[in-house]
Amino acid sequence: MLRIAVPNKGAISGPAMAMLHEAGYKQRKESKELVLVDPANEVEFFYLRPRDIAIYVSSGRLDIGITGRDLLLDSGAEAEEILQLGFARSTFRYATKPGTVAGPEGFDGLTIATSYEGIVAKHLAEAGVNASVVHLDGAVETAIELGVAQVIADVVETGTSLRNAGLEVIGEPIMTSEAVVIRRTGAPADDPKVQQFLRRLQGVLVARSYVMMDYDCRVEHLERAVALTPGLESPTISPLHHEGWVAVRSMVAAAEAQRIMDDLYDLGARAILTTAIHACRL
Ligand SMILES: Nc1ncnc2c1ncn2[C@@H]1O[C@H](COP(=O)(O)OP(=O)(O)OP(=O)(O)O)[C@@H](O)[C@H]1O
Ligand SMILES: O=P(O)(O)OC[C@H]1O[C@H](OP(=O)(O)OP(=O)(O)O)[C@H](O)[C@@H]1O
Ligand SMILES: [Mg+2]
Repeated sequence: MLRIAVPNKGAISGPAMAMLHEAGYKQRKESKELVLVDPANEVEFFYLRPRDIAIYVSSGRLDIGITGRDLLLDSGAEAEEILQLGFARSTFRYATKPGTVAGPEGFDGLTIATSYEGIVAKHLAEAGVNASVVHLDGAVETAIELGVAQVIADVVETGTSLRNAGLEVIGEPIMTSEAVVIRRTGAPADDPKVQQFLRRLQGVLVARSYVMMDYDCRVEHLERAVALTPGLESPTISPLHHEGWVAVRSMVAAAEAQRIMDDLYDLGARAILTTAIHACRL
């Protein structure tokens, strides 16, 4: 059985379970379930705190886990990213009250509040800055108002939390993060069970970001039409009963589908259809 760690709460938990469900795995029905066996797929899911997942995976007790890149780095655990999942995207940044300090070069002697001590301590050491770090569990934005720190370092997505606290970002982003699949550093890369799991998740990623496009076009327009819809390998071309016409079938990035349909129409293509892809193996 493949043993997989899944976040039991927080920003990654819901989307991770949705993705696993879409990939055909059983998922827990209620939040008190901490372990769930999916015998048909030969996997066992462990619902753990997102911050602890890299530690379990690095210990070798669990084969793989889903967590945030920032949490992985912060833990310092011997685990590595093997697949990027494209959700829970954020940046990790310093912020302060306007006019306090312009960036890390001015941090000497200041106190920085964060839930990510590992990332911040490493960044300050690399920048050669002598600041103290105070660890808080969350709602870090309030630390400045309450006088616990002059600067915070936290996850920023829309920036709403910072704005609401009257803070502004300073300096360059310390890192960018998203949900990732991790395994123990140096674990065998060719484990067939892990490979199969990754192929399933990759299938979900592709199904979410591509559509299938079908259209009819005149043979003399085919080369120009295919240049617009080259597909992943190459489009399927089928003859139509009506002479001089062909049917074309190709995968297209969902975000570009409408523009491509307009261009195909202008080229003379007709009966242009897109359909969702429910699952795939590339
Ligand atoms: N608003 C957000 N947008 C995108 N990603 C986020 C956001 N908040 C947290 N994350 C990501 O979620 C992970 C943090 O997990 P965590 O469990 O702390 O989430 P959380 O939403 O802060 O939950 P909680 O506050 O209940 O602990 C990190 O990888 C972080 O980058
Ligand atoms: O830029 P934004 O879109 O506002 O998102 C970023 C906020 O989201 C998270 O907070 P969360 O709600 O998880 O609370 P926490 O600080 O207690 O973890 C994070 O810690 C930031 O505070
Ligand atoms: Mg949080």
